[in-house]
Amino acid sequence: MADRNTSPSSTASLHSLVTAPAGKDLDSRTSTASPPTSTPPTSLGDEASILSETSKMEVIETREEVSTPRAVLPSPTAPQSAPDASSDSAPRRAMRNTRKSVVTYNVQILAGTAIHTPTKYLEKHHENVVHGDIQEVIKTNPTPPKKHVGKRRTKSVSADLEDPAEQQLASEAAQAAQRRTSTRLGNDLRRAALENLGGAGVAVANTISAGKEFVQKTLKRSASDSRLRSSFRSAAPQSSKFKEDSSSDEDEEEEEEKEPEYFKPKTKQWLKQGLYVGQERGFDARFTEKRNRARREARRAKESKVLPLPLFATEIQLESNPRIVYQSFKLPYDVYNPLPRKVKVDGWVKLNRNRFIGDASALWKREKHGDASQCFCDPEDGCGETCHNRIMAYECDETNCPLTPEQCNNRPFAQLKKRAKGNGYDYGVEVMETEGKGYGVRAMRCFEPHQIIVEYAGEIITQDECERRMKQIYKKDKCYYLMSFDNKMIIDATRGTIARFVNHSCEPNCEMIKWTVGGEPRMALFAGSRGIMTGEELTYDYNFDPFSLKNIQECRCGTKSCRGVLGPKPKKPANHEERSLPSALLAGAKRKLQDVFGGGRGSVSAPNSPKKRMVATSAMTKARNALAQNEAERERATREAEAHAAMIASREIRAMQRRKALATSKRGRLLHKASTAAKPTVRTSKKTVINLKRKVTAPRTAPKPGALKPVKNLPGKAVKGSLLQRPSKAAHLLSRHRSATPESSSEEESPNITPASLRSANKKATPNRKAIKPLKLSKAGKLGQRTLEVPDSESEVESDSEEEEVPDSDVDAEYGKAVAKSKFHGKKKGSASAPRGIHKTGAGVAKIPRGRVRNSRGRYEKKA
Ligand SMILES: C[S@@+](CC[C@H](N)C(=O)[O-])C[C@H]1O[C@@H](n2cnc3c(N)ncnc32)[C@H](O)[C@@H]1O
Repeated sequence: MADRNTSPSSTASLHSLVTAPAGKDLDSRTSTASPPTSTPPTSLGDEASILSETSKMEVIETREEVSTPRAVLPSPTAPQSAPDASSDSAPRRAMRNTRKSVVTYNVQILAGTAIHTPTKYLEKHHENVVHGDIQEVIKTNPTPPKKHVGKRRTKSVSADLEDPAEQQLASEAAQAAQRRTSTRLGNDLRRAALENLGGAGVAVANTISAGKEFVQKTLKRSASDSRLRSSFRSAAPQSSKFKEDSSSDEDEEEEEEKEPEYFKPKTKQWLKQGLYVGQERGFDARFTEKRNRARREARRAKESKVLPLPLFATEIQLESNPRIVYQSFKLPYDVYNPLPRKVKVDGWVKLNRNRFIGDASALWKREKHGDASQCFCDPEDGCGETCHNRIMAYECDETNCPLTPEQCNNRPFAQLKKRAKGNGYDYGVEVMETEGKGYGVRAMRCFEPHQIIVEYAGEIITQDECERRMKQIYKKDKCYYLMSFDNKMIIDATRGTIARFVNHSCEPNCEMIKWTVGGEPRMALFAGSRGIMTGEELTYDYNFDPFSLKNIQECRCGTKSCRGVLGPKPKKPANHEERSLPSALLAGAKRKLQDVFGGGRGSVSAPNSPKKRMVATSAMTKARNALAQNEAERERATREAEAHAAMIASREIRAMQRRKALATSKRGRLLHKASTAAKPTVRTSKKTVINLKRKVTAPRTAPKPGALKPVKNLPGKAVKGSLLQRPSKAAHLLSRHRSATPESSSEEESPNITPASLRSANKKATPNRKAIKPLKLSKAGKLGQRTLEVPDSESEVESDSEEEEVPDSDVDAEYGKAVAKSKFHGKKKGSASAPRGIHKTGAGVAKIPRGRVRNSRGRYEKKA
């Protein structure tokens, strides 16, 4: 209240508070007195306002002055107030009074350079404020502004002398100073010039500083423009020449000859990472430059030149990998961000790597993990898909891989470590909120198929510890972060990496795979075969074991093939097409290696001869694969040829049957008449692919059934095999003719050839081939020789050695027996099999199942 009472705005108080040294004119004092407040009356100048503000800091300085026995003039308007105030011992009042009792002068105001400045900036002008009586001030500081400016300018000019323009100015000033006969000039011209400059006053200083600024700006501009820069350079010698003429000082000449220092033009800094991080297309550091170039070329060939695809975003779609399912384009995460950016998870203690807890460490060490893996890849392979370590899910390092880290592509965890040191986009994943599943994890960048995304790390505990935690610590929890890790151990990621937030899906886009890194097991989430797009939620199949019914949870993955609950995968037979590459590779490789060595993984990397074995493994596997492939191809080709031949043969047969039917009807009578005029040879069309020729020598006289003699001296299997089919058929045909038209020619008769027999006829060097070797039975009979020729379809070889001359009677007898003993007539026409009854014992006769032939490997084919 005291402050308020002493209202600063009243002129009365103003006068009462003005203090001045004794002997000073009151009028003059009142005219320069500082107003008591920061809001002075309008009648006072602005400078007064400034003074009032600046005085706050001066209280302490002036206090001593107050204590000195200076005459305080009593105010005529308020004679009581001043002594009261001083005797009141109210410190604030006293301070204010003392403050106001000191006359202050602002040098800037005096110099006419003061400006209207916000009060808060005025404190820096304190040094310019001189306190006390003006006369004293003038005496003690004869040329304060000059001195001040001079100092400043001296400093700046000495610094500015680096500039050629300023040097010019300085030298000119020095010359001017020399011309003047000043006693203050010393020997050093430069100093004298500077002093002179300082003395030249504010106007000169301002001119110099303006000139300096101008020169600097020009230099900057010229440096950013190369043309200007070069022109400046070309102009520089002229100016230096001019200077040489104008000045004889050698030091200055040296300075002048110096190249002016240019300002480096600003170059645009491109943001290398951010929106498209992880989507670099042109270069992959893992590959050689050559390979990168090849990849670039390959991509470029595929891209549309007319309408290029959105920048990098469809990189995955362009990959030539056939496993990749095409997916529609999605806007990058930064462009389309459907969820709030950062999610803060309460109570999540983050661990970046595994930590063995309790007995787990001892247990892990006790278990034998000596089955280290070793790879022998070439730099060209770059530890690709055939790398042994990769197949076995071992990370390559300097101990188990001959390649350098730059050459090797099988170091996912090392890659992850490097990425973790980068920014968030490098790391590439963040926590998000999902609908109905709690937190989840989404990608902030793209991931290539099978690329490592994030490690699932946490506390490695034993099963006992796990049970204890479940019973005691997590019994009320809804989410568990436990994952079966090794035989007897579990990863509890309640304290763990961000991977613990990855949700389950029945159609996942990632896989959780265990790797061995530096001899230790580690789990990590890898991208699936489709890769991952920016913004996608990461999921994997938990293959969840709920342990008890009450733990079963509803699945909300929302996929087509959702199983409904978080439960184990259904055990269906492995579909190799659908299986992901890493797991398929892993399973297949393990199996193969075990097949080859019979001893499982451990034996593969036996310390004695690992290299040999590995080389053998790969060579043998390749050889096996090639063999199997060849065989499969051969079989397929054989099957196709058989089918083709069978088709043609059946067509032929049908045609012959038609002709036969025709002939029977038309020529029946003719044949009857000309029964004796038998034609010797029947040749079937040779236009067919498989030419069929069978030579049958029939007796000239109509033999009586049963008059045939038993066949003697029939050689070997070939005949036996043939006999199983053809003689009987031939005989059958003959008998039919005989029965119908005994004398008729067998010209139009077709051999009883079935697709099955044709199939076997097509086969070379097979056991069955002998069974269809051309059969020539000839027997001179009364009716003359009839021949039915069946040449080999491919070779058309008629082997004379196999030709047997059988007497008519023998043939007939044989035929009769066959007819009598077998039920040949009742047999199907298409059957190529021989009635077993012909050979009583069947000894030496291959027992061919009906309608079945052997394939190239000697196995029976299925019925066509
Ligand atoms: C390892 S945590 C995953 C992170 C979890 N969402 C969270 O918020 O911490 C596993 C739990 O997430 C929930 N969860 C994961 N996938 C799910 C899904 N497809 N449907 C429903 N709940 C799911 C279940 O409660 C499960 O026990």
